[in-house]
Amino acid sequence: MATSEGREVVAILDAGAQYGKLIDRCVRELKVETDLLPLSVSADEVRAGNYKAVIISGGPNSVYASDAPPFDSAIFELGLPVLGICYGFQLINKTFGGSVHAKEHRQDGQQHVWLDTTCALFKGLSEQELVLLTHGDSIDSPANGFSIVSRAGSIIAGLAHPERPIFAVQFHPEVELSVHGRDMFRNFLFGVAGCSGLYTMVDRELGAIQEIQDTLGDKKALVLVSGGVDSSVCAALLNKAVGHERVVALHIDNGFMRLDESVKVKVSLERLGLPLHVIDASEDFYNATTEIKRKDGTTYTTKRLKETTAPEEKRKIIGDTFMRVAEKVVSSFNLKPEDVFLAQGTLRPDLIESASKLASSNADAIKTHHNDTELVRLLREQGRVLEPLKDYHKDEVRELGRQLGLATDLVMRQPFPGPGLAIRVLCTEEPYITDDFDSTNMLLQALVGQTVEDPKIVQKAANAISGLGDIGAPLLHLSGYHATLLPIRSVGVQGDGRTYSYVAALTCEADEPDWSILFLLARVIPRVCHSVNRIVYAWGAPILGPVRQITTTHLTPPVLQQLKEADDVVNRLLLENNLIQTISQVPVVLAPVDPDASLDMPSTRRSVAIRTFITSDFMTGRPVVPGEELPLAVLRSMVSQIQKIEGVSRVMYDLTAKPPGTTEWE
Ligand SMILES: Nc1ncnc2c1ncn2[C@@H]1O[C@H](COP(=O)(O)OP(=O)(O)OP(=O)(O)O)[C@@H](O)[C@H]1O
Repeated sequence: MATSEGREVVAILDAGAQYGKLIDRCVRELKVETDLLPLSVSADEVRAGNYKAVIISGGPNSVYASDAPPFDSAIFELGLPVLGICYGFQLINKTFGGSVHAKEHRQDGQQHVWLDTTCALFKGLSEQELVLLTHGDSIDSPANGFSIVSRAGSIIAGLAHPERPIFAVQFHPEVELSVHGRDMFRNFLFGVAGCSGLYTMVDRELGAIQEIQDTLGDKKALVLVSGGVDSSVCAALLNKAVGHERVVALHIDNGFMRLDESVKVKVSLERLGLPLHVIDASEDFYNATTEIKRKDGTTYTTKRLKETTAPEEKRKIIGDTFMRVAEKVVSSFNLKPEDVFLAQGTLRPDLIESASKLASSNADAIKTHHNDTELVRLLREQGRVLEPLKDYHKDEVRELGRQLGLATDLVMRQPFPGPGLAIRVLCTEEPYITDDFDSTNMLLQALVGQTVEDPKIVQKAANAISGLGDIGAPLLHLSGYHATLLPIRSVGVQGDGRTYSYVAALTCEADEPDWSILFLLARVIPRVCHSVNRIVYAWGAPILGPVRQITTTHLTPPVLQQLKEADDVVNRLLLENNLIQTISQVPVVLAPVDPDASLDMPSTRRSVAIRTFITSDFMTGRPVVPGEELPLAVLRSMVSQIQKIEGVSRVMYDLTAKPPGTTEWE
């Protein structure tokens, strides 16, 4: 544990909550440094750390469980300001003699709470504030000497000690759903703990540069730059720290980058004086094959990537080819292992995830899947890995990147999968049509109020809608909507696994659909049509279906070009309208289907799906409702620009939550 001599550091004791990372980010955004420590840390260690305050996070356990994590209550006797959140709230209450009981039903959701605005924690806030409450335990009686400073209905939601700087809240001020949570942290850090916000980006940059210089001594740094934010910022920082003569920056263009991405990253780094070696390996990738092991232990050689359609084979070929190409490129630089350090853009959340026990340096496991060449392996084995961004969250890396002078569209780029656009082209040679294609198609039609002959199917649809209760009412007399199954499949989540199932398309006779109806249908359809896991809205005239043919699609340069252009339209508009951070991710997907093709003429056109996704944990999430986080005018502009791209049939909007759909389509 670092001592905080001359620094201003708050200790966050991690009780295991998935929101722990967010507390860390909130405090750091207020320019106060943090150390993440295990809940079991001793009072002596906390004293030695010279912290300004202690925050105890939420956690999945009950403080009364026999396996509740150990905690040294002498921490409360150090005289430090303490803020307990959720589990921390109950821990404080229990330690000081209050009682907690398990409630029959969990309480999860955003709700209004009453706040005592004379309490230092809530200074400047309103008496009623919207916060996120998630908990199964609840406090019956407050701890001795503590005052109740917040309530959620009849539930005690906040406690404070009148004389000692100890505060506890049941809700989660660290999440965005707690609208003024940030102000509570500000009150705690600056008003109660006396912090002054010394942890500025400029100071941090100087600290990181010093660390790079100390670690490297007179050695060189090798950095593989993907075109993403992290490795680009890492390269720019190294360049500033030790100069371009001592940084070897390599980028491999695999053919699946975004439009002009490789050129943009090269130009942006070169503007800072760092030459980026760009290796165009796209032909190697398109033509690559690999060996795949079957379950029975035998192996087979795949077709070439540009002839392959199976998603797993595509991924494997790309991963293996990357290693082969990287090996060749790295060795062509003749770097002596003893003269080099490997630099990578590992971030703080990566570290917290891999070692939430102690956010020490253990990120190797995370990045090993990529850039696994002999030299890289050797450097890792010898511990010659430099991770200058290990103290940064994503937003902070973006800020640092801007400060270092990287181009805005580069530092604002959204997360992008390793195999790039290759997994956003659904490849196929034949339609996906199973035995239940026609019956599922009819059920879909019945759900949107179209006339269907089969009374059993009509009944099934009616039952599903009535199962929604009151919220299903708008679907009872629906008219003007159409639904059709598409003969393609995309990946979705089912139970603990992933499965490939149909995509269903909704269309509407009116120019502008009622988005609330579409989202309602997207909820009900996968519940009744078990072989559908993704629902899209398709702009344009109603698709009367059934659609039974696909457009043969492989990973070839013209196909990729189509997707690159569509992806570029979406990303450009997101950037121009400041939506990159509001919406977590927006994969743009090329679907091998032209719903308007006539049955006897094979089509060469494909559809483009816009998949918006909002999530804080990346495990579950929801699409954006147009008109809310994504203004309708921006969306219309995306659609009209994509429609102009050559070979594009329909533009579609993915309406599926996760589960049942995943973020990506394959
Ligand atoms: N095309 C590429 N050329 C060079 N290096 C690459 C390439 N793709 C990946 N890498 C290297 O592998 C690392 C891990 O790849 P991954 O796609 O998981 O990136 P990441 O963790 O999202 O980081 P970034 O934001 O830099 O892309 C990258 O940080 C980079 O060092």
